Amino acid sequence: MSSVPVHNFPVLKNSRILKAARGEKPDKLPIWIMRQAGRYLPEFLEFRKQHTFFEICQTPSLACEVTLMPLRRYDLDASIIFSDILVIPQALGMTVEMKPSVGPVLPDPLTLENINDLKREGAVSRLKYVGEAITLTRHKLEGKVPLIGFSGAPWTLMGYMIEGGGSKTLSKAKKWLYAYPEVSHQLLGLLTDVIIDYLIMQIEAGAQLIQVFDSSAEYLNKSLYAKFCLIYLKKISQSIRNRLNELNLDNVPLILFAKGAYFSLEEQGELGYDVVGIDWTMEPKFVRSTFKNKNITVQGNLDPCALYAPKEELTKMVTSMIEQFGTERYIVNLGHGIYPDAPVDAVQTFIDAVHSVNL
Ligand SMILES: Cc1c2[nH]c(c1CCC(=O)O)Cc1[nH]c(c(CCC(=O)O)c1C)Cc1[nH]c(c(CCC(=O)O)c1C)Cc1[nH]c(c(C)c1CCC(=O)O)C2
Repeated sequence: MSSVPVHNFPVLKNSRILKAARGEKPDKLPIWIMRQAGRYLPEFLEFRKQHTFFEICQTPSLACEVTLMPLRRYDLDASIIFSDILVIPQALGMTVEMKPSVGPVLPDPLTLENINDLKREGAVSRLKYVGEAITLTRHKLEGKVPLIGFSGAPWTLMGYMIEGGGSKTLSKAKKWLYAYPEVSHQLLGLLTDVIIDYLIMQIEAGAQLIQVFDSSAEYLNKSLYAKFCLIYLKKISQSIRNRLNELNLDNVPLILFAKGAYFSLEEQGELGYDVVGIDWTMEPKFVRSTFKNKNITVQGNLDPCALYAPKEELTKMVTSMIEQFGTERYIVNLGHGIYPDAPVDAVQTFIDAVHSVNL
């Protein structure tokens, strides 16, 4: 293993999210927004006219520029590196296209016949551009806010790889879990190992928090989630802690967002993640009582559609959400990614409502 690089990054000026993740008291509640560097921003849409999606992801200066866009507009408390969860299947040798108004398409999905063609060897070095974008962005942020790195979770990546894109049911990928459990475990194990190396690379490059997106958790149930997801999610957090320790690197807060996995909420608090992301369907009080005495910070969970409400209504909903969650160990966010037609002014209203709460 190569030695850890020394970066001399600018001093961090806003550590609200790091404090909340560690269970310390910040001066204000931290807020960031899932998919904050996305298609609801007019400047992003303008940028996209000149560059393809993966060109932006793969060119550190472009990825850095887009990462900074929401920070120039809003008083957010974190940035998240511009990339996509599907860069992993790409690095494993699969073709991934981003089709306008369709989303991601993998024209040659994974089958029992081609699974051994996945190129595990060198996969993480083919993702070096993400590390370079992270390092550049840490410098360009000038310490304004922390930078979050991320990955898709094994099951969510498996879903896209087998379905060949988004799916309403994930029935092809779920078929594997029931019909070919051994091959499924082999695939999930491979993805887990790549994810661990990839996230360590991001942390070495300068990521200050990590979020694991299990966006397709909602298609499973308690027993499938226990058998095919929880063990791998736990391995990811444990291996990251162990590797950081070996490398003499500071611990980095880990966030798990398992969308729709209400059936395993309690278990999510036992996987070694500091923060559990809560989707918009969950009751704050239920979440808090489930995690009672567990030292878990919660993140969420405003319905992304609440941003369409009139300003006063939105402010009331945000205030009420904060009252219900309480202000301790809390990071404010939406309960899933922001939609492309979200009004840009509503995002400002959301942030103002959060920052106006006295702690
Ligand atoms: C499931 C998933 C994907 N990608 C991601 C997830 C997990 C989060 C979630 O559950 O929403 C994660 C992601 N994708 C993107 C980011 C960037 C950072 C950020 O601002 O949050 C992040 C964190 C950029 C993106 N990823 C994508 C875009 C839009 C593509 C374009 O510009 O044409 C952006 C800005 C494309 C993408 N990528 C993916 C889908 C389903 C789509 C199409 C739908 C959409 O556009 O939101 C896969």
